[in-house]
Order: sequence, then C-alpha cells, then structure tokens
Amino acid sequence: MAAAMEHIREVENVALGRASKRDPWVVQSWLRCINEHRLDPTRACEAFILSETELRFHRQQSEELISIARSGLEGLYTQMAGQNYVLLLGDSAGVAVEFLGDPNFDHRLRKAGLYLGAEWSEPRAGTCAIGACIATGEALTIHQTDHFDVTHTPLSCTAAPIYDTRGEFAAVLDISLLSSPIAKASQNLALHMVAATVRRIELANLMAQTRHEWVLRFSRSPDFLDVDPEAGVSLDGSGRVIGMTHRGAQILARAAGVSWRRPELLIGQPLGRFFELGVDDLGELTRQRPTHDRTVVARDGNRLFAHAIEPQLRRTRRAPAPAPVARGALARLGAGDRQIAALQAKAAKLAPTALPILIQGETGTGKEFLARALHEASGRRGPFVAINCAAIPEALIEAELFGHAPGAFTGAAPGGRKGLVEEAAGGTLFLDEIGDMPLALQARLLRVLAEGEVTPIGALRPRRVDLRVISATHRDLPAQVRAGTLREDLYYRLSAATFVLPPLREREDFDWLTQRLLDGRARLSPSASASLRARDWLGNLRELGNALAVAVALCEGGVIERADLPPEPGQTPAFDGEAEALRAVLARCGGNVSEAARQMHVDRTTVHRRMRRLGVAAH
Ligand SMILES: Nc1ncnc2c1ncn2[C@@H]1O[C@H](COP(=O)(O)OP(=O)(O)OP(=O)(O)O)[C@@H](O)[C@H]1O
Repeated sequence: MAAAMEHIREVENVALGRASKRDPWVVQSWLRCINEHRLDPTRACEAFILSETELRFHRQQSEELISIARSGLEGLYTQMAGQNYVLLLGDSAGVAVEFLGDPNFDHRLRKAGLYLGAEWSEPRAGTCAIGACIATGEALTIHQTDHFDVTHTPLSCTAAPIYDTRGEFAAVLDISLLSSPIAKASQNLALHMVAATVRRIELANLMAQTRHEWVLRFSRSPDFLDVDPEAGVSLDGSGRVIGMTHRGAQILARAAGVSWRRPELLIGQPLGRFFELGVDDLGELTRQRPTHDRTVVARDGNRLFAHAIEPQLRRTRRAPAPAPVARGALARLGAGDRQIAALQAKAAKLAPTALPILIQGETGTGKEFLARALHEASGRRGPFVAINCAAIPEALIEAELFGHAPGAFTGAAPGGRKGLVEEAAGGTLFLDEIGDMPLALQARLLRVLAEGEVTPIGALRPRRVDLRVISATHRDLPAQVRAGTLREDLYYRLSAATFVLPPLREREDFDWLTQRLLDGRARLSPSASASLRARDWLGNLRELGNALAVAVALCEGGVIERADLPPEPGQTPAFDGEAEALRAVLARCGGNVSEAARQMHVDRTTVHRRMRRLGVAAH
C-alpha cells in the first residue's frame, strides 16, 4: 500500500514538471498519460482483455504478419526457455494477437494481462512497453514501477517495433516477466534479443515479399554478412527503393540526411541517392565475390559490407509456367508463356494436316514466323511461298498468284509463267494481309481452295495443285465480312483452324525472347533489361528486334546499357540523380577517372561503364 502511494506521488511530481531519475521515454509516457490520455494515477485498472469476437477481428487483420513472425517468436521463446518470459505479438492498436507462455501460469498470466487479446495501448493501460513502443516507434523496456498504473508495477516488459517493408509501423514484439530482479539492467539482454528477433522477422518479411526484384543486404561485419545480415533494402529493375527493413530505412535515411520517420522520402528513390552505386553495379556484390571485397560506401561516408541477391525468374502465382512443350521449329516460337504453350500444342497437331490456317495478331507479333514454323513442322517437301496481298498492286496480283498461259495478254511471257500458287505446289502458300485481297480475286482463290485446281490467265483447262494455305491478318475479318469487303465463304474456307498470337506486352517469356533475338551477340545490363520490360512495344517483336539490333551495334564490351537502347517512341531518355552525382564527383576530381574511382571506392572500369551508361563525359 505504501509502495503504491509512493508510486502515485512520484507520477504526480513528474506531472508537476519536477526532475526525475526515470528514463526519458518513461517520463514522456507518464506525461502523455496525464495530459493526453487523461489517465488518473490514483485509479488502478485491471488488465483489459478483448472479447473472442474482437480478438478474432484483430487476428484476421494481422494474419500475414503473424504467420511471418511466428517462426521468429518460436525461436526466441526457445532461447528464453526456463526463464518464465512470456512473448506477445501486439498489433498496431496494441492488442496481443499472438501469445507464447508457460501454461502452468495460465491463470496468473491472464489476470496480469500477459495474454491473448489483452489490450496494451497507452490510452487504455497507461505506460507499458507495448504502448510506449507504439507511441515512440523505438525498442524499450518498461520495468516494474516505470508502469503508470500500480496494477502493472510487478511486471517487467521489453518491446521492439516491427515495421513493414514500406517503413510503416506494423506490430510490436514484447517479452514480459511476471516477476523480475529489481535492477532494470537485468533486462538489457532481453532488449537485445527482442531487437535481434525483430530484425530477422523484418528480413524474412522483405525476402518473402520480393522475389522478382533485387535485394541488397548489409552488415558492418563481413563474417555475418551472408549468414545474419543487419539490414535489407529491395530495389526494382531500375534501382529504385521499393522496400526495406527498419535498419535498412535507418541506413538510407542517414545516407540521405533525412529522418527515418519519413519513409516516403526513401521509397521510390534511386539507389544512387544513398550510395555510390547504381543497379548495374549490383552484379559485383553477389556471392560470387568474397564478402571482404563487397564493400559499399553510403553518401554520408558510412562504409558497409553488402550482399546483392539477384531477382528470381519471374513466375506468376496463378499457376506454374508451362514446361517447354514443343520440339523442332515450333519450339522456336517461345518458352515459358502460357498462351504460346497452348498454341504450340495446337500447332503440333494441326501442322501435318492439309487444313487451311488463319493466323491473327497485331503487327509484328510473329505471324509469318509462325507460318514458317508450321510449314517446317508439316513434313511437306515443297517450298514455303509467301505473298503479301497488301504490297502487290491490285492489277498484278492475279498474274502473280495464278500465272498465265503463253501469249495470254500483251507483254505476257512467250512461254507462259507459273503463278505463286503453282510454285507452292507440294508446299505452303502464305497469304499475308489476306484482308487486303481484292474482292474480284477472292472468288478465284476460293476455287483453288475448294477444288485444289488453278487456272492460269488465258489457260483453257485448270491444273491440279496440292498445296496448303496459311493466311494472316491484323485486321478484324468478321467485320470485313459484315462490311462486304471479304467474301464470307472465303473467310470460312481460310479459317478452318485459327491461331491468335499474343502481343509482346502480354508475353511471360519476354526474357527468353530477348535472349533469342540477341543470339549471344551481347547481354543486357539489369537496368537495360528493366527498361525494355517496361515499354509498350506497339510494334511487338519486330520493334524489339530492331531496338536490340541498334543496341548491339552501339554497346561496348558486349554489355548493353540503358543508354545504348533507342528511346521509346515519344519519350526522352531516362534521367535521374545518378548522372548528376557522377558529374559532381568527376568535376571535383578535375575529370580524373582514377581519382573519381578512388573517391567512389569502385574500380576504374566501373566508373567508365557508368559514364557511358549515363552519358556523362569526363570534362
Ligand atoms: N518466336 C520468335 N522468336 C524470334 N524472333 C521472332 C519470333 N517471332 C517473330 N520473330 C521476329 O519478329 C519479327 C516480326 O515477325 P513477323 O514478320 O513474323 O511478324 P508479323 O506478325 O508477320 O508482322 P506483320 O503483321 O507486320 O506482317 C521478325 O523479324 C521475326 O523474325
């Protein structure tokens, strides 16, 4: 009783502004309890436990976090076994949504509020570890009489905040004791262990959320770098920060001279704002190099060891990417794209038949490429003959396609001439842009298809031809049928089977396609690859092929940098602070690249490569 009176008196003295030996965060919390939460130190309140329904609601909200934190909690609980610690995971409202404690003390723990569903927010429970941790965002211990409410003064509680990957406060990890030694220093080890567990939980969370991006992990010691790093930051393909652990946020904030409490100043910023480093340098920080060599220097001079983890190959969550299904010519169409895999399976069945095939798709999606692949897979011995119906003047199409008899018209070859239809005998006739075939010729083409006969201009009798017709269009043929510019019977005859090629922006095998088009002539730097993936590609594979051909010609040392790529139509080349920073260092060194390399703690080739990539000159 006397102790309780003394505690109340002490709280009142603090409220009156008198000096106190308590830690500053305890004093500030007491003041918040009195001034903001209007709590009365003379009124003791039992621990508040939520109803089952309310608890279920809070647990549902934190489900994902609980599942990630659980393994960390269990590990910590095992480490603390036999010391009567209770572990609580509090959500951002201070409600204990997860609990690990000795069942032998169940009743006592519940009464003390060290239990599932207990609300430990400051307005509800007064100064307590979870509440003060939420209020300050810092790890701390609230030991015995540090508590505001005398009900809780037997407890000793230590808590650390858990931040989500965007730097927002997400939860609190707390370990508490029902009874403890008098000295507060007895809890220093507990504070250290809670902070270490939170660090690992946040790293696990960052890794779980970023599978397809770069992750950069840091440590002050090379020996712990790969096994137990201190901090992590995730980066998109162009090197912008997309996620971080709390320690990661602190490193970035320090480097940029801003507060870690302003995560919006960190997320979305290019890596070059924080380190003498660009996304294309990350390859030099992977495990392939010894840990001692993987040092990075932050813009504030902070020197750290770093470990870059490459993005895993992109796979969608819905279903695993299909295994390569096609063989031979059809295998060249694509690998790892669901739509292409289905198309390859269908093509393998239809290729050996004589059925006419219609291929639809936007311009440059590879319609002719598919037609050639179908021909190769057909086993037909004759040639592949392609005709672009849109490119030949209307007056010439007839003679081109069907040929003519000797002396059929003025200027005709004296011995007559075979048309393309006959040239393709035993093989495949590819009619590109079939939507542009003049109406007058459609009836004659129909006869070739329906009867397998061709009558050259001026010939008296038709000749039999064995051929397979594949046609292609980027137009809406049914609409042309409705408009009367395409004969309905021809349309049905051409489209016995149809294929639709997906546009490049929908393809899941983009990286495979770029590899094929590059054909070993060069490789892409990560930022160049990210820049290509982000484009719209209205010209599809043709546009990509052209862009890569230009880049191969421009690049040096077999590595295509972002600057080697042609700008996207309608866009100016990308720019960020990285180029400006590099210019500043070079200016400082009077254009001396070796000196700049020394100042940036990288080698000279890296500086040269960056200069080229960013279009920065030495002077
Ligand atoms: N699967 C593929 N692998 C590699 N290159 C391809 C592939 N498909 C198409 N290409 C290349 O892309 C370019 C465009 O292909 P293609 O000419 O077949 O497209 P298209 O759809 O017929 O074009 P258009 O609509 O303009 O007639 C060509 O250079 C072709 O070699």
